Amino acid sequence: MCTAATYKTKDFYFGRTLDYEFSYGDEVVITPRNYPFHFRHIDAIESHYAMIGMAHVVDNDPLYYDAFNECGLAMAGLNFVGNAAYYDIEEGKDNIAQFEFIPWILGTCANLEEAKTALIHMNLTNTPYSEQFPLAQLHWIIADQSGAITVEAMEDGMHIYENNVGVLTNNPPFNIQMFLLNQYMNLSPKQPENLFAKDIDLDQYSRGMGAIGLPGDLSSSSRFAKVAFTKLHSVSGDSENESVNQFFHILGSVDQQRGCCDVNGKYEITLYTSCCNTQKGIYYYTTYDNHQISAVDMTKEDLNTKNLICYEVITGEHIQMQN
Ligand SMILES: C[C@H](CCC(=O)NCCS(=O)(=O)O)[C@H]1CC[C@H]2[C@@H]3[C@H](O)C[C@@H]4C[C@H](O)CC[C@]4(C)[C@H]3C[C@H](O)[C@]12C
Repeated sequence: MCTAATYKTKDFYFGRTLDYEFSYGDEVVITPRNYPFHFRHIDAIESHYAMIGMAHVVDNDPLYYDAFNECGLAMAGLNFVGNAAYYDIEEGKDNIAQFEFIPWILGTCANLEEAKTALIHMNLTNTPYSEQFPLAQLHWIIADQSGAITVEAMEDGMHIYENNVGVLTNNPPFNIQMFLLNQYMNLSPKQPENLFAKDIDLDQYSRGMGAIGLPGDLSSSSRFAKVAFTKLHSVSGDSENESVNQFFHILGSVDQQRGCCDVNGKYEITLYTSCCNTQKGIYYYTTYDNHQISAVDMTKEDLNTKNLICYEVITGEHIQMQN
């Protein structure tokens, strides 16, 4: 399972948890402006917006899981197994293979409005990257400081939803996730009133009782409600450290611990959590075994070059001993 969220303080933040039972070999990858993007069905793009994100690099191709560009547009792909469907090549459209979707949008669009326009002419094709890396069944969140959308390519066509909660998890489809939020409209961070029966003396015996009923299991619809509640009630200062700290707490509300989600004898865990300051160009992350926040700042690199700039993910717990 995976969860993505947006968060606004002084700057606009975007990030995700990547939950899985194994890692493909992830790296923080900066694609500079003049790296030539070769596409399967459209002409190569020699010059484009620079981007940074988490990717698996194969034959010098950055296969992004989540990323944002130098203009502040961000995008992440999350599993949508059993619902995702991609299409045959269609004449007269921009035919983009599923694994090219993030680089194409982030390379060519400066903001969410431009991304929405690009999607009108796009056809997401069922072209696999290779035999070793077949089609990934995903759906996507695309966001900037003006808002967010969810993109779901399904058997019955491409669905583009306004995503006003700024959250995405996995199945079921986004419109159903939003419908299910109706069930939680009575939840609150404030203490509840006794509406149950006025003649019975009920006690507010604990803090936090206003949100009793908020799910805590790891299913996708439960994480959707949990992280939406957490994000929508989040309060933090707007400095960089306070915002980044709060963002990791928001996604921490749906963290997956080893042992709690059994996938045929393996365990799905939160392999990494990212937090992007999309305006400052900084990609922050933690990993399952490294709670210390690490970061790569895209603006510190020469973005006018041609070669990918890759940073190995820092693993291993770094404990600050005090005596
Ligand atoms: C497994 C990842 C999604 C994690 C997730 O959503 N877990 C939830 C599991 S579930 O719903 O509860 O079953 C996805 C996200 C991005 C994906 C990768 C990116 O799409 C980039 C390439 C695309 C290639 O087609 C396949 C390899 C790949 C490198 C993908 C491997 C894998 O499918 C990734 C890493």
